[in-house]
Amino acid sequence: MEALSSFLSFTVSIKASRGLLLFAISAGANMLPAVLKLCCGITYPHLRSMAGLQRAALVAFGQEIAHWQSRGQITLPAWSCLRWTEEAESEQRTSVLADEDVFYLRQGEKALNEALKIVESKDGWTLETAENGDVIYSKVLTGSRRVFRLEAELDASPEELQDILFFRVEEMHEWNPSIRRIKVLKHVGRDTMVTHEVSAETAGNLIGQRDFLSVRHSSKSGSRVYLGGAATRLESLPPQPEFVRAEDGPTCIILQPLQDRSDRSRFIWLLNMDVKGWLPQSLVNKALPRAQADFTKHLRRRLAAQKPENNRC
Ligand SMILES: CC(C)CCC[C@@H](C)[C@H]1CC[C@H]2[C@@H]3CC=C4C[C@@H](O)CC[C@]4(C)[C@H]3CC[C@]12C
Repeated sequence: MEALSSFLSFTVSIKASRGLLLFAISAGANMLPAVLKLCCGITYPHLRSMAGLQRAALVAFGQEIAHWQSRGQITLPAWSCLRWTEEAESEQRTSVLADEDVFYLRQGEKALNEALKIVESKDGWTLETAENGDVIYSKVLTGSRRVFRLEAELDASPEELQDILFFRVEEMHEWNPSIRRIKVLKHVGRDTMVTHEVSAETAGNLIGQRDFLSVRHSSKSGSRVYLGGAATRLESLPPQPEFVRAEDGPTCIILQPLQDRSDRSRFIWLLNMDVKGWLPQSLVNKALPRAQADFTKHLRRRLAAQKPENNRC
């Protein structure tokens, strides 16, 4: 009953808004800003508490305005409902997704944000190793987990690296002998996926083979590319009897073009891994920065092999 009455009241407000809008259009452009402001005022507070049908209706309504706008039938004022339109668009982006997809999308975004907070924190880092310009720092998080931050310069643009590390993640075993195989089990749009990773028997020799089930998410902000990830679950792939399932993340990679050379990148990688199993912490803390340095070495080889000047016959 309550739901019905709230829906009815919403419908009335939508109808009222639409009435006002139609009126505004016929009344001429000069009244439009005030009327639109009024519409947004009526509907915006509802947006946050709305669910299901109501949201869908509002999104449709928002799109209608956006269409009128794009066809030049109305011009929105500078203070604009644009923010509102953007919100409606992102609503629509998620409203066409299944609940499960939204879950992984949110989990991926959350992993990236949490990892960025860790990697960008200023205090508590100690230097582990520094070899030909590549530096690894480590830090103990609350609890007792030690995380590792590798900083290096790579001979590729952020977009090229995103392509190799994210979009072509399934090819990683071809250039990285620490990885046996990576399979994308699920895509959510272009920028989020669920992956199953199996490390090679030889990877981090001291630790042994592991498998990981992770949500991976990529985003771009200005000229920077971010990759984030964290351990997740997928009903169709519970822990396998033949592997110890380790947990990767929250983890991230930041790819930033160098100021003077945008075809080269600064590569910052937070390795935050619970390798599971019964192993002395001291051994794990040696193997992880080693694995990071190895990964970077193989990535460099992969990049060098791709360069046209190195492929001349
Ligand atoms: C020490 C032992 C247990 C593990 C050694 C292998 C480690 C280093 C491997 C196993 C799985 C690998 C990850 C698999 C997938 C991705 C997603 C990609 O977008 C960035 C690299 C990243 C995040 C890899 C980093 C290296 C990785 C964590």
